[in-house]
Amino acid sequence: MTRTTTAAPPLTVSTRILDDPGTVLRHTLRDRPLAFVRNGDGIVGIGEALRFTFTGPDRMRDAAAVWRSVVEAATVDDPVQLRGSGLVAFGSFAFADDSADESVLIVPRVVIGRRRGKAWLTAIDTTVGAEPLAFTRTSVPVPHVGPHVSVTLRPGRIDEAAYAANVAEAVRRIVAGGAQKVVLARDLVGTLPPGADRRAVLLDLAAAYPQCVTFAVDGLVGATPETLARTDGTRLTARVLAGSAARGTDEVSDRAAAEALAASAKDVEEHAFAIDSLLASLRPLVTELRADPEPFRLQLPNLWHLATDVQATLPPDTTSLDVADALHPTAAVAGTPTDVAVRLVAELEGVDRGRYAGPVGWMGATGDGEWMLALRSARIDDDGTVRAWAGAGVVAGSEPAREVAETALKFRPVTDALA
Ligand SMILES: C=C(O[C@@H]1C=C(C(=O)O)C=C[C@H]1O)C(=O)O
Repeated sequence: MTRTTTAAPPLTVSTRILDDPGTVLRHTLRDRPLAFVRNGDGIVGIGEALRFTFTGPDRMRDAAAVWRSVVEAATVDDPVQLRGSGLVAFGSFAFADDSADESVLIVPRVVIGRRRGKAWLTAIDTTVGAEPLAFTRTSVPVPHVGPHVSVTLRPGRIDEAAYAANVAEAVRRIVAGGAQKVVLARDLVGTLPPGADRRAVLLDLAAAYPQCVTFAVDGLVGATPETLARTDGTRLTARVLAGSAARGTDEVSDRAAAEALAASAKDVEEHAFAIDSLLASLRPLVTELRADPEPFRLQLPNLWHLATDVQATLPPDTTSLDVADALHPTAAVAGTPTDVAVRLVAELEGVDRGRYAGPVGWMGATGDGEWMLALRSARIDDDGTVRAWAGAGVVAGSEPAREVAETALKFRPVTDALA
């Protein structure tokens, strides 16, 4: 049974060591996958024990409060004690405060996880007075996954011409004063063939982008490189990305592309807005805040990005979702200043982004977890409708045609997986 109430029923949670389950992504459900996997390590969910939905400006705060009550009411038997073992929830939150799309927190019935060569299974029981699992070790058969899924994607509500016009208008507004940076996105749409196994899409994403997080939460799937907030006890890490360039076609042009990116005043400015906004949002919350002094060049299969890693110490009892709430939306996905940029995004795009560019991730009973930005992603509805989004930061020096090309590269994880 799936619940949509905000009352927390008592859960009985048991984690046990699992014999090698193979690729964990194979174990989630073909029609309703739940996944958070990087480099083969991570967790997938099977079924839903609890589902909570949220809307509005307090969606993350409300989810964090609900989670605290779920944890308080749960009995957890977790001798495995690895990141992601024990009680976990997957979550995906809308980009905008006024989004019509629901944000979700889902507690699976079963979790299969893998970390550093160890695997586990967690069973989550909603029956009152349930007993923890009586065994200490288990095994599961590796499920068969359907064939590669191919979808023709066509322009959505914002085609290339409309996007170029939006970028040109954003540049005019920026030059006129007000906003300094605005991140504008466009969409592609298509239809999944009937009977398609959504896990095949996830396997393709994970194979092509192993260093990214391949995620699936309530229909939103993707392979994202950007960590909004990862917590481990009181230790917080984040990775800010802003400033992008196409990979070269050979070693020499590739190195030149990376160097040109690092030397590009426009990209360095775009990056500075993103890291400055993150540090400003973090400062009141944390101590021992440290960031790389200069951005480094992050190499992805489709792009170079300027990247900055950030570390800080959190006060006790601050959950990963509390941090995501404090940070979202960063200037990497909205712009600077935040309020002006968010209004401009809504005005110029004129379409609800849904959960694209919002926090997506997981959280455990201690509040530890990892929230990524849902980029390089598509929403696949139950009826098979696919809507992918990709965006790019616009500053005074942006050129519309280049931003169209950059968004095409950012669509690649999804367009290649669905080719
Ligand atoms: C908005 C997206 O990406 C963001 C924008 C970037 C940029 O403008 O250079 C880089 C990384 C992300 O923070 C996206 O992938 O849709």
